[in-house]
Amino acid sequence: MYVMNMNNITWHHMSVTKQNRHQLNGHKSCVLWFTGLSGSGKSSLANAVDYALFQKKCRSYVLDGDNIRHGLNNDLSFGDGDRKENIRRIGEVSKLFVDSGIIVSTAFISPFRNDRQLVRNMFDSSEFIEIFVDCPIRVCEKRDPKGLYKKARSGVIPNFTGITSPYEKPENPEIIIETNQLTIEQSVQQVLNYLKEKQIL
Ligand SMILES: Nc1ncnc2c1ncn2[C@@H]1O[C@H](COP(=O)(O)OS(=O)(=O)O)[C@@H](OP(=O)(O)O)[C@H]1O
Ligand SMILES: Nc1ncnc2c1ncn2[C@@H]1O[C@H](COP(=O)(O)OP(=O)(O)O)[C@@H](O)[C@H]1O
Repeated sequence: MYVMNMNNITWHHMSVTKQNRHQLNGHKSCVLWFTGLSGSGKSSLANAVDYALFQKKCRSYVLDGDNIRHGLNNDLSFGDGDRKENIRRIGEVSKLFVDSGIIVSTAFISPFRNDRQLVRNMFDSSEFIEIFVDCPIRVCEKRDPKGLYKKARSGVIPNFTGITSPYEKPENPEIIIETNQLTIEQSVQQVLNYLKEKQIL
């Protein structure tokens, strides 16, 4: 079946559906959208959740801010407009992953509520799982795993989230993980419990 839009671009409907892929994989697909300050634990958690899913023989993958900015998004800066475009592109890429039957974990600061909402709107309601990686900035700054807070405080890095650029906390995330209170293992379990409860696994 073809659907033509006003730009003469045609959407091709494929024979293998997302549901077919879910059946083959034995689980549903979704996006686990980790959002939080630099150093809050997004990458560590996305990686640990992905590892746990892999051990369970699930089809999963991680899209990580630092890594994606080396390739696909290496033309983007940390100004507000480029952050918006960064998140829009990752939303679209995540949609492809979800369509392909994969559980995709994304680890981007994604500081703006509107941009996260824009991505949420790309998905069915059960497919977008916003995970607020909640950690006080003083703890993130103390962790400073890449030495970026130190550079930001000394003025070497402009527009640094939480210091010279805003972070808008999620108002209604599906999951909140307080990484200052939990171990990585406990945090992973919290995500897996949610996926089981919602019958994604
Ligand atoms: N100015 C500024 N502000 C915030 N972060 C900065 C900045 N410059 C470089 N970095 C490094 O880039 C990583 C964040 O990239 P993201 O793509 O996740 O950012 S965003 O979602 O577009 O806001 C971020 O990774 P994480 O520390 O893993 O969050 C930093 O390592
Ligand atoms: N419960 C936790 N969850 C995630 N990270 C934690 C936790 N407790 C301590 N950490 C540590 O905090 C740091 C977070 O760094 P990282 O995962 O790179 O954060 P981000 O991707 O948000 O910048 C790591 O050194 C990690 O070991």
